[in-house]
Amino acid sequence: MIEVTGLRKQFGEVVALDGLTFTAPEGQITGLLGPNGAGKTTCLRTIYGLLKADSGHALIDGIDASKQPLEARRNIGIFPDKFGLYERLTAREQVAYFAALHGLEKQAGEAAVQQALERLDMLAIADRKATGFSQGQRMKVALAQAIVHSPKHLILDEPSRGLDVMSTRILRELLRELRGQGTSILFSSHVMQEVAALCDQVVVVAKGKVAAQGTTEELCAQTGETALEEAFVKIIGTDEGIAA
Ligand SMILES: Nc1ncnc2c1ncn2[C@@H]1O[C@H](COP(=O)(O)OP(=O)(O)OP(=O)(O)O)[C@@H](O)[C@H]1O
Repeated sequence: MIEVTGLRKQFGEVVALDGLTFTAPEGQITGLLGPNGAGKTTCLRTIYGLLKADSGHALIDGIDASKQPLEARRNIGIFPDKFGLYERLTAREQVAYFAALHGLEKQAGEAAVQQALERLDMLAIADRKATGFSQGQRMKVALAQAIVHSPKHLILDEPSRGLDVMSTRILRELLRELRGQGTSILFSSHVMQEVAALCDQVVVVAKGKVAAQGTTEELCAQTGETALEEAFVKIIGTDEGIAA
């Protein structure tokens, strides 16, 4: 389980997180939905220990990544907001590098890499160097890196950006399959359809706080709307920065 309690983070005058509190349970997909600048990336970066909160804490199975980063990261897969690839390495080599970082030995590592590449339908590009890869192909490499060690928790910052329809479907199937295996999945998105189609729980974030929380149906019932998009607009009071 991922537990976020009273997280606060300020950058100069900007309050990015203002007492954010929620949990992302095992075997569920939790979506962080919020307009631009709501604090989603700051929250995810704090959970995996890239940022230190001013107060409050984020725990992964009880472990605070800001205090015990190695222990916490062993059990999480991360698809970050910004990632870099080694242009001279093939997709397979990039994923193998992450397998090795997570301590997977040679044969087990090779098998895990092959499985991740197959799951994401990447065999056609597996042995090509990253130079010249499209944005979507780059995203897939980063996704494969996030799942290669079969983490118990998966944190994804806008995972479908840049993916075409087929790749988005592959991503959705992958997330559902991992949920079925008990993985706790937390992802941020602006995309209503994606959140409505995938999430067991939606955490609506605005100005660094939880503005509402529940299933899509609960959020619609709370606001008297029939669609998540309308419910979202009612909750945060604007339609700025969202995508249908
Ligand atoms: N390193 C930083 N320095 C200064 N301000 C920052 C920094 N990182 C984030 N912020 C500010 O904190 C607020 C929250 O940003 P964050 O990136 O977490 O939002 P977000 O919900 O992920 O937005 P988006 O959907 O646009 O990616 C914004 O006002 C942003 O400008």
